[in-house]
This record gives sequence, C-alpha cells and structure tokens, in this order.
Amino acid sequence: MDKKAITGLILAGGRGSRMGNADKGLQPFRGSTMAQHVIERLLPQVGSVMVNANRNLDAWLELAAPVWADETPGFAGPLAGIEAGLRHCATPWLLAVPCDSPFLPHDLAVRLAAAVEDADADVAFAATQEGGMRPQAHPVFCLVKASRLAELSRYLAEGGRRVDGWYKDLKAVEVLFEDGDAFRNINTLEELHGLDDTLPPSLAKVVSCLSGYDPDALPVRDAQRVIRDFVQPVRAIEKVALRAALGRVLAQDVISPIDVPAHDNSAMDGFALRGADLRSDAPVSLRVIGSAFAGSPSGLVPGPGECVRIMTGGVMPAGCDSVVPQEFVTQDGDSVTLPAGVIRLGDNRRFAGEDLKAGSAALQRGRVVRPPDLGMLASLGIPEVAVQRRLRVAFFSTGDELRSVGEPLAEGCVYDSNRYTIYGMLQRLGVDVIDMGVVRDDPQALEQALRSACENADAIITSGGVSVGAADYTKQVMSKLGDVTFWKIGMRPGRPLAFGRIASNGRSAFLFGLPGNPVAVMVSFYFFAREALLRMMGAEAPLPLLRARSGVAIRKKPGRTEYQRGILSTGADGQPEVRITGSQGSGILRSMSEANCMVVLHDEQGNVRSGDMVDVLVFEGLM
Ligand SMILES: Nc1nc2c(c(=O)[nH]1)N[C@H]1C(S)=C(S)[C@@H](COP(=O)(O)OP(=O)(O)OC[C@H]3O[C@@H](n4cnc5c(N)ncnc54)[C@H](O)[C@@H]3O)O[C@H]1N2
Ligand code: MOO
Ligand SMILES: [Mg+2]
Repeated sequence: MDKKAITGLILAGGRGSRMGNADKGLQPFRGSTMAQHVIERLLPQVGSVMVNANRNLDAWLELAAPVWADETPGFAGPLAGIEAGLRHCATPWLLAVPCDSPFLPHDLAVRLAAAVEDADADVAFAATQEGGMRPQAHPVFCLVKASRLAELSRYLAEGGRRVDGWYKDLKAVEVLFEDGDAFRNINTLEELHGLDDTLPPSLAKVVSCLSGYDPDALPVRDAQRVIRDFVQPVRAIEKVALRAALGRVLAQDVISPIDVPAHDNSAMDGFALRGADLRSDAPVSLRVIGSAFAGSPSGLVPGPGECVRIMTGGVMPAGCDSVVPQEFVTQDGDSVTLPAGVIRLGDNRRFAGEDLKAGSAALQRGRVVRPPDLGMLASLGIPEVAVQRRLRVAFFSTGDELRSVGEPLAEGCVYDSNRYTIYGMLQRLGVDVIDMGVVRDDPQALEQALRSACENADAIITSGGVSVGAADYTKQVMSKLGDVTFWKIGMRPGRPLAFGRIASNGRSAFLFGLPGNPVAVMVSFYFFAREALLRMMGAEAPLPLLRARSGVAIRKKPGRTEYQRGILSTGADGQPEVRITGSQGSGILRSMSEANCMVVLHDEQGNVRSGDMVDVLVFEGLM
C-alpha cells in the first residue's frame, strides 16, 4: 500500500481525567510535547496527519492541521474521534493512534497495511503478547477503511462505546507486534515526568551539591552555579535564511562544504614566479608569458626563467610558488627584473583552504551569529542555517504603587521603570518578549499572571515583592506554583532573589523574581538572569570582565560582592581608568544611566585604593 493512501489521525479528544483534566497531548515531554513526538513517529508512515481534539484547538492547530472535533457529543471516547476522522478522510485508509503514545512503532502503518491487504479486511489493529500470555489488543492503534464510516456512526448512535465493539460485523484482523513498550500510553503526570530525561532535577538536589548552603547568606558564585545547573536549553530548532541568522544561536555545527580559498592565489598585484629562479646575491630577469586575472585561471605554465603577470586573488599558475609585488620590479618590454633579496620563496602566496578546509567545522553550535560569521557563511555559499528557536520571555512588575507611563501619578505612587529596563535588556539578548504590564499586590492577580506567563513563555522575569514586606505576596504565590527558592545573596545591590521553575496546565517556565529596586533589578538581571537565558537559548556567553585601574578610593566591606556604577575612560597614561558615579543607592537609576560600566568588587576584596586594579563590566554591547 502506498503511504499516500493513508491519513494519520491523532486521537486527542479525551478529557485527560487521570492527568488532572489536562490536554494530554499538549503536555511538555522531552523538549517538545507528547503529541509532537507522536507526530514525528507517525508522519513518515502516512501521506498526511490530522488531529481529533475537543479543546485548545489553537494550540493543536499550531502542531498539526487540520483539527476536527467530535461530532457525537459528550466526550464519547476514541470511537467518536475515529468517526470525526473518517468523516474528513480524503484517502481510502485512516490510521488512528492515541496522542499519549510517543513510542509508537516505526513500522505500524506498513504492517497494518500488509495485514488488511493479505486478508482483504476492513480494519487491522495492533496487539502485543507477553511471554506465554494471551495477546493483548490495542484497538485504538488501527488502520480503518474510510468507507466504513456508516457502520461506525450507526454503532455510536446506538450508544456503543467499546473501541473493538463496532467492527464485529466487519472483517477485522489482529496484527501482533513484538515490542510491548511501543504501545505504552502515558496516563499520569508522574508517569510522564518519570519518562522525561530532559527535566531539570529538583532545586533541592542541585543545591545539595553546594557545601555550607545558606539561602539567607548565599555567595554570588553559589547562586550563579545553582542557576546554571538548574536551567535547561530549549531544544526546538528552525532553519532561517542567512541574514535572519544575525544574533541567533547556531543549533548545529556548520561544516565547510568547500576549501576557502578554493585555489592557491596571489595576495598582491605583481608577478608570479618559480622560487627556484630567485637569487639572493644578484638581480633576476624573468620573461612575462601572460597575465592571470582574479576569477579566470590563466592555464599558463611558466618554465624556468619565466613568470606571469598576476592580480590580487588570481589563481597561481602551475609551478609558481611566489609573487613579487609590481612596485619592486623594473619592466622592460616583456621582461621584468627584480633586485636581489626583495622576496623569499613562498612570499605573497595564499594557500587553498588556508581560511577553511572542506569538511572542517566553520562555526560551532551554541555560537551567537555576528557580522563576520554571516560573511564567512556567505563565503562558503551557505544560504540558510539551523538556529535555536527564539526564547520567549514574559515579564511583569509587581506593586500597588506602580503606575504605567501614560497614567496620572497618584499621591505616593511611582512610575514603573523596571518594565522598561527589563524590556531593553531582553531585547538586547534577542529574545521574544511578552510584556504583561503591572500586576497588583494581590494573590489572585499574581497567580493568574504567573500562570499565564508560564503557559506562554519559556522564562518569566518579575520585579518586586521578593523581600520581606507585608504586601509581598509574590513569594507565597510563586511557591504555590512550583519549585522556587528565595535567597538573600551576599551582594549589593540586588540582595533578594527568587529563582526556580513553576508549572501551570502542564506547561512550565523558569522563573527569576528580581528585586524591585530599579538598580537592583538590572544588576540581578546581568549577573543571574542573563547567563541563564543564554543557556536556555543554547548559547554560552559568560560576562566579559576587563581589568582597569581605579582612579579613586572605594570603600568596600569584605564578605559580599559589590557592584558599583562607574565611568571608564582612558587615563593620562593611555591606560583604562574607572571612577565611580555619584550616589550608589539601589533606587537611583540616574547614576546607572550615567555609568558606562560596573565595577565588580568580589567577596574577598576590602577597600580599594586609588590606583588599584579592579574588574569592570563594560555596558557597551550589553546595553
Ligand atoms: N527589612 C528589610 N527590608 C528590605 C530588605 C531586607 O532584607 N529587609 N531588603 C531590601 C532590598 S536589598 C531590596 S532590593 C528591596 C527589594 O524589595 P522587593 O523585591 O520586595 O521590592 P518592592 O518592595 O516591591 O519594591 C522595592 C522598591 O522598589 C520600587 N519599585 C518596585 N518595582 C518598581 C518598578 N517596576 N519601577 C520602579 N520602582 C519600583 C518600589 O516602589 C520600592 O521603593 O527590599 C529592601 N527592603
Ligand atoms: O538588594 Mo537591594 O539591593 O536595596 O537593592
Ligand atoms: Mg518589598
């Protein structure tokens, strides 16, 4: 049977009652969703795939189209789904499979098709047999003749619901498969998570690797380590045209299909010659036998005492290994003379493949594509590349005192600035942003916002409400929704931080609850969230710290990390020198805006004297 004669149908119309009424197929599983795994198994076996679903139709349409709902009302079970499938089936055969069977056999269609053809049957369904026991039927995995719709509808109308009940008057064959696990369906979230080897370990487990862990006095580097070990890359990949790859993360190594340059060629306008003709003690005269222009190999083969006029990029004539630039020679008719010792053998020749060899990795996965990379990919003739899909990051601010730009400022209120700094920092990372506005200090509103963020994004960034204030419900709601920890970090500014992973309706997202103070929010973003988001994007890009001389004395207590806003300039001696911008209060955004860098004073460090060297994070390129 030609696979084009078969339409695949994914049965996803159930209530998911054993999974807390979740839409089973849409549950995250091994980097995508359970149904996506089913589609990946099924699609190669059939002409096309459709879905039977009764809710979340938009989400299903994103996965596969078309999507058909049951006609028989009241969640009548898989048969109602098969009925809807048969009604819309444009091929002679329909192959139904449940949406919660991500391991279904790769040869399901071929074997069921062979069976219906052999037996001239209307239906074939799968079965497995455990050693010595009676075969166990899996009637939901079935290949059905599309013309049998009428019998099925009649059975349903009479109230029949048994999956193998409707074909008692039809010719049905059972096909025995060896691998029982292939038909395993996943019924509970525990089962699903147990099978998902891509899930992060619990925070408790990650934290247990630290010695002397104290959430109320956590060193910066320990917090960074926990975050690094806990977040997971998003696995989805897409192909994009070369230019669209700028700023994206390569999902695969790019292997050079060609040598670059493709030929030995000249690095100068001049004369290509045979090194054996060169003399170190006397001038040499050579006869010019022709010209070699870039882009058109000359085909010339000079003999001893001969040379070829060559342009930069011209293919080296056979036997030539050196080029003398034209300004070094005197030309007389068709002969050139070069003085003794102006060049050595091999000068001004570029080798084939000296830039890149065919078969070697031109760029490695995980790299954020920059302008020279675009050029290099173009030099390899590569029109499109595989990149990680863009990360989706939702963010909102919390606090009853916050007003959004455009609203009047009531007594005691402040304008929400964090959503703007966060927006800017996220844009610079190249993620897709979902701005969720300001959320009130109200447990219900916070829960709703966090759930919605979780269902639509890979990561969530909030600001405010993570300290100890009376209206800070944020922490309580975050804990309720997942595995979240609350730290007081040994740093200034940015002491409180919430971090973890929350889940809602089967979707999950990593959560960064940044402190509310406007400078603290930025510092926490750069030193904790940034690296984690890049990691989720599949990229590794540690913060580049430079060393600079402090032009001033800085007071600093050992035992915590301090981030001071600074201005980096060139000192009188031409060396980089940094000075602290005025007030360092964690609410003073102006000094952040004036700064062009941050001085990073590590835990061990005490007071800094003028002239001491310090670490500096330069904002240019980050901001
Ligand atoms: N008794 C203690 N009080 C505080 C501590 C502490 O350890 N013990 N930590 C202080 C530190 S450090 C920080 S940082 C803040 C963090 O507090 P929250 O994360 O709970 O943030 P809020 O209380 O909501 O706001 C703090 C501050 O920032 C202003 N804010 C908040 N969001 C925005 C925004 N989107 N745009 C502009 N300004 C914002 C808010 O109005 C407050 O003034 O807690 C200290 N207290
Ligand atoms: O940690 Mo908070 O640092 O006042 O800004
Ligand atoms: Mg607070």
